[in-house]
Amino acid sequence: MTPNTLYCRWPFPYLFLCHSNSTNEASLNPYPLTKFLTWVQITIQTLFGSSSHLLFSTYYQFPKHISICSLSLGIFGSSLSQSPAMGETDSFFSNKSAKIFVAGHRGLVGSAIVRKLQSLGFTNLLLRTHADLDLTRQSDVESFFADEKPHYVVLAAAKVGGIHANNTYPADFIAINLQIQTNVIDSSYRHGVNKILFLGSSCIYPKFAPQPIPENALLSGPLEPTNEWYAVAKIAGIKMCQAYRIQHGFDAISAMPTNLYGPNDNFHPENSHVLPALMRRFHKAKVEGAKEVVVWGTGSPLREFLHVDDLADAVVFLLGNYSGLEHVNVGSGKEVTIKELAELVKEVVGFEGELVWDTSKPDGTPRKLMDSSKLASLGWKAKISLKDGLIDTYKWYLENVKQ
Ligand SMILES: NC(=O)C1=CN([C@@H]2O[C@H](COP(=O)(O)OP(=O)(O)OC[C@H]3O[C@@H](n4cnc5c(N)ncnc54)[C@H](OP(=O)(O)O)[C@@H]3O)[C@@H](O)[C@H]2O)C=CC1
Ligand SMILES: C[C@H]1O[C@H](OP(=O)(O)OP(=O)(O)OC[C@H]2O[C@@H](n3cnc4c(=O)[nH]c(N)nc43)[C@H](O)[C@@H]2O)[C@@H](O)[C@@H](O)C1=O
Repeated sequence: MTPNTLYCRWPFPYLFLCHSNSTNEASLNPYPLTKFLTWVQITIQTLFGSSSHLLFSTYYQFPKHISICSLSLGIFGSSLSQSPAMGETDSFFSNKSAKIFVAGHRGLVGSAIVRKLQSLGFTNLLLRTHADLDLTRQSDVESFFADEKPHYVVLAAAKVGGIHANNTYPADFIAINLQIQTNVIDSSYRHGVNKILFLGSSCIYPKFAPQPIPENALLSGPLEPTNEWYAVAKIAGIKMCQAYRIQHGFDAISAMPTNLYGPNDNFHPENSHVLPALMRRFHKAKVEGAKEVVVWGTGSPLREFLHVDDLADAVVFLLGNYSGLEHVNVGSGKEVTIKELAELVKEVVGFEGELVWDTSKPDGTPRKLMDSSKLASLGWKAKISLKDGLIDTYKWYLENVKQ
């Protein structure tokens, strides 16, 4: 008998169903069964709300031609809706010496997660720079996990960039991201990690997805062409987490953040995202006394922005409070046009000249507001307003980056 890990965490009533089959080899393949279980999971969440979970394990080849599957259904309420700040009763929050590998700890997201974990008293963070450990190198990643055996992993290392970078380097965006996530997720499973959180992005959704975009809009239509290579890699990451949970019972979860900004962002003039790009350009124009600043596109696209400290709070919340199959949207729920964003950044930086629109540059997806009600129903919501977040980020920029 080869038992896969039985995942069972909360002391709630479970419904056990058993299925046995003694006919042929095809019946030993758990795939049709796991497709069915995925369908059951989605149906359960639709019927009972997003905090309902299907927990299951498969036992097969027992004895030679018999497959037995047990599945357990737990419907949770209050334990999942409690914020870590309120209770901290969960095992993740109670073991402050757990070894947590934050991959990409010097980036925008990774550095915010490190700050959050340290502020909560976690003392055993495992951190490696890109130079120390190149996560695209499979054997190096394997050795690292074999030696270090982390308890938790947050995967915030990735090839990341704005609309121009995504459009210009499609091979890098698909290949590097597939390599990093495949190596890290697989090694995490093989070396006994308790739980991994994979970070995707709102660009996984179809270009013309319903707004606000619910989690189940995934794979329901064609992607936005400027970032489809990156999006395909991120979708593969979500599916890899789901597959490892289904086949191996591995506690792999995925969070899908909206457009982020904050300290340690990438302020590159071309390859960055819109918010840091504009902050840098307005600052430079102010210092140099320029009369105009060029902004890309038409200004009409809508984007939802989230401060990275809010995202880090949500990531840690999910580590302690969520173990479902489906990915979870993480957004602020507030959207602005690029024109409104540009006016706001201009005001915060204190630039007094004009905006000039370069319509030869792509707009990208017209609207990308995520439906974050699933996360809200678990008990989390964003706290930092865009204006406050911009003031905080500009302060950081002046202290750390200014030319
Ligand atoms: N920024 C955003 O608006 C959004 C980001 N996300 C997601 O959040 C995650 C983090 O993004 P973000 O913090 O913005 O990105 P950053 O570019 O700021 O940071 C990425 C980090 O990954 C590291 N890294 C890249 N390649 C490798 C490698 N081969 N081996 C080891 N480390 C590597 C980088 O190290 P180094 O700098 O040394 O190369 C860096 O520390 C990504 O998965 C991204 O998709 C999701 C939605 C929006
Ligand atoms: C998070 C998300 O980020 C990327 O998608 P995006 O939301 O389109 O990202 P963006 O921040 O680069 O642009 C947003 C909007 O802003 C406009 N815009 C104006 N002026 C500048 C400018 O100066 N720089 C940039 N980058 N954009 C500008 C730009 O034309 C566009 O209309 C994905 O590729 C992918 O990485 C992803 O997942």
